[in-house]
Amino acid sequence: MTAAPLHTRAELGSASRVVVKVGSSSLTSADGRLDPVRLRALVDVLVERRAAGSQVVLVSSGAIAAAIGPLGLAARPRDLATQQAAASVGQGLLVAHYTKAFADHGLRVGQVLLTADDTVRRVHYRNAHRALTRLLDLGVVPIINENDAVATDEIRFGDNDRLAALVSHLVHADALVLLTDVDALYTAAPSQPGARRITRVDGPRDLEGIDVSRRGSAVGTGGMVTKLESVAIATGSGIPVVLTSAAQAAQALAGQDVGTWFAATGRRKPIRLLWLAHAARVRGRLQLDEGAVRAVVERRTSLLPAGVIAVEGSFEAGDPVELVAPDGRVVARGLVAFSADEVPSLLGRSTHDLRRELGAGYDRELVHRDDLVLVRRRPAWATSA
Ligand SMILES: Nc1ncnc2c1ncn2[C@@H]1O[C@H](COP(=O)(O)OP(=O)(O)O)[C@@H](O)[C@H]1O
Ligand SMILES: N[C@@H](CCC(=O)OP(=O)(O)O)C(=O)O
Repeated sequence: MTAAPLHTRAELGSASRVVVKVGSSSLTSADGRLDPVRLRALVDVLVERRAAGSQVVLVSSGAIAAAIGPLGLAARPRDLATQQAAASVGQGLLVAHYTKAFADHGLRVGQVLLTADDTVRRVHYRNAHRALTRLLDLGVVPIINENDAVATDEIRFGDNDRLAALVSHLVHADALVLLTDVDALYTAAPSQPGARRITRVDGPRDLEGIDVSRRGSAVGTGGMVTKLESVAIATGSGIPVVLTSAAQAAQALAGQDVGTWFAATGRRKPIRLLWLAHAARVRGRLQLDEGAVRAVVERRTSLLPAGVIAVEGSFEAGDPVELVAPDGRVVARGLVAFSADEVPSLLGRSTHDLRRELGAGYDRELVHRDDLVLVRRRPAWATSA
């Protein structure tokens, strides 16, 4: 769908496909309950955007928030079981509101609930891509949320910011618009004296010194940290991002100078590498010797068992692991080709020996270079997550 990446905000006004993510804090009133007036205001903006010729995919949070009132909860639940139950109750309510609000403009919506796996595992990815593309072809507005009722802590994103970035990749969006309860990224939380709006970010360097350590709203998750992770995933794959408040959604979608514009920094990449770099939870660590660090980091080769001196964690073949240098630095992340049970018997041994003693199948890479991403020094904002 995307012809060429958007270079300027103004081009956003004529984008063909846009993903809009709205946070719980933009859909709720001060008491934390779903606010149908705010929801309708957003729908009006999206309908206008559609009428102007753009396809719109909505990633909406708010399922858990929507259940706080009906379930008589005092606040957003913290334990997984109650979050799952609340999401199950709230998601239906949320989508019922959207269905009605869009129907009043003659538009249909389609609910799509995804887990992290659906956005990265190849077969699931194709499935989700096919369903979303067909929904758009049929003129439907897809409304996406994480499938919170079945996602466990190990496999879930827990925040829709990164999910929205992967969805943008999945549907080949021209841009991602993140709507929240602040009008832009600031140099520090906007409540802090002296905090200034940042109008444009051209790359990670522009984020140096930015303070995002303050928690967000009581109903939202992740605050600004997960939004910047989302930005890194999308922009690193050629999709620019605008971050602003729901109140300024119309101006943002029209390409006006509101919020913060994050320019695309990279080209489209395989989605599993984006997931690996930014979103996956690692299941283990491989301790490398100096030679292996040089091979992986400088020569960009696969990691062979001969260069690994120790292993930690409990993982299956295909799980994400960290590659750690002798000084303790994490230098890369990769999808490991063997399980934690198998790895110890392979360590430090040449592929030749492994083939001779264990047979073909054991003489291959521990982490193939196609399944490896280098980890640059983590920016300060990422360590406060
Ligand atoms: N540097 C910053 N600039 C803007 N907002 C920030 C910054 N640091 C922290 N925040 C907080 O991030 C919050 C948005 O995150 P969150 O509550 O998770 O929103 P949502 O529900 O929309 O996902 C804002 O309310 C704001 O207080
Ligand atoms: N899937 C959850 C949303 C979690 C989340 O990311 O919330 P937010 O930080 O408000 O975007 C829900 O619908 O409640």
